[in-house]
Amino acid sequence: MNQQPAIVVYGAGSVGCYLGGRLHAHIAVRLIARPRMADVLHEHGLTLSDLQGFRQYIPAGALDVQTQPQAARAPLVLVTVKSADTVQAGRELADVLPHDAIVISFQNGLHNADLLCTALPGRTVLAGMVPFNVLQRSPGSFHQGSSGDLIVEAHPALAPYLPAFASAGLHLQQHADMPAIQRAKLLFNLNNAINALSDLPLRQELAERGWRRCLALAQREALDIFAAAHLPVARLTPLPANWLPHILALPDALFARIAPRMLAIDPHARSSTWEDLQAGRRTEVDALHGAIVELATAMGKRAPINERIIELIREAEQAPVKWTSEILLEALRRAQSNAS
Ligand SMILES: NC(=O)C1=CN([C@@H]2O[C@H](COP(=O)(O)OP(=O)(O)OC[C@H]3O[C@@H](n4cnc5c(N)ncnc54)[C@H](OP(=O)(O)O)[C@@H]3O)[C@@H](O)[C@H]2O)C=CC1
Ligand SMILES: CC(C)(CO)C(=O)C(=O)O
Repeated sequence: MNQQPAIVVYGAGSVGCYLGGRLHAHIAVRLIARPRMADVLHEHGLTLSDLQGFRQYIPAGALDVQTQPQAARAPLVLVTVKSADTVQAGRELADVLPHDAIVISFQNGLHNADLLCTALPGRTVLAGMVPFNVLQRSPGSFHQGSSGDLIVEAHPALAPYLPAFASAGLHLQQHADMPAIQRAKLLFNLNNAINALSDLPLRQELAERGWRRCLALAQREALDIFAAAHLPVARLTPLPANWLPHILALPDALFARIAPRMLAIDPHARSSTWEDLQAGRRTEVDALHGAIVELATAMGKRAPINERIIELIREAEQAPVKWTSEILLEALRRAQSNAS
């Protein structure tokens, strides 16, 4: 008989299994999974690893995995579904969560915490940010392929959970301005689609200037739109966010010297958008590039580079494609000049 969970992870996929697995030895955690993932975890257990050599195996019998939303009743819920599933997850949680529950959205994009907040009136919903990559390498085996601390909206109700996160090696930084953090993370997530279109591991893709120039175009456009809307972007790197497009466009050797942290990625790591395309799932392109296009439209402007990337991902969702950086760069520049 499983004990009542202190933390529920809602949406056991790459991020959910990794966070839940790391917390498992330190606090009672329950994973809410789709039946397909529940079967994988029951068959293989959960294996976790990271870039620094951490490795842990949790046998299936030690895991608390459930598939019914009713099992999600807990004082703290970490939501780790993809953006397209947020509204449904919120509706399911609304029926089961106590009114004093805390919910953290550990999702990419700008609006998931707001969507959960609307679906969960009265509960404390906090925006969170996962800076690192997690890839399912084989069934039930999740690898953290880059580094960084989790960030969450500062709130006193988090205090009882901080020791468990710290002992699990998941440092939870609290921040007062999460929208600025989410915008900064979005700049990195603009690479998700480019990585998927390249069909290359992240490190190999980012080591090549042609792909970085594609990312620089998308980031420059996003930064201009944020600036026009007077929306600040937090600094997640040693250099300010505004410098990123310039640094990305540097020749390979200089880039590797100036921004080594951007290449400190597991050689097999891929973006979550690449994982979605491989699995034949709908991607989060609307929540990522779509957020820039939406903001531009609200100001009577265009974001042609990000619009074009959305179209290309839509095509890739229908049939796999493999671009070269030269052709993608040309397509993005053409979109930009057609719009001006
Ligand atoms: N992977 C990464 O490296 C990173 C991802 N992120 C962000 O974290 C979030 C999660 O990403 P990721 O872990 O990669 O996504 P995954 O698709 O790997 O995991 C999400 C899981 O949630 C399941 N799910 C969806 N809806 C429900 C539901 N109502 N009840 C129970 N389970 C549900 C999905 O099942 P099914 O697919 O069968 O519907 C899937 O297994 C995204 O916003 C992503 O952008 C942030 C940083 C890094
Ligand atoms: C960590 C990063 C930026 C790249 O893996 C990511 O958030 C994702 O893949 O969704």
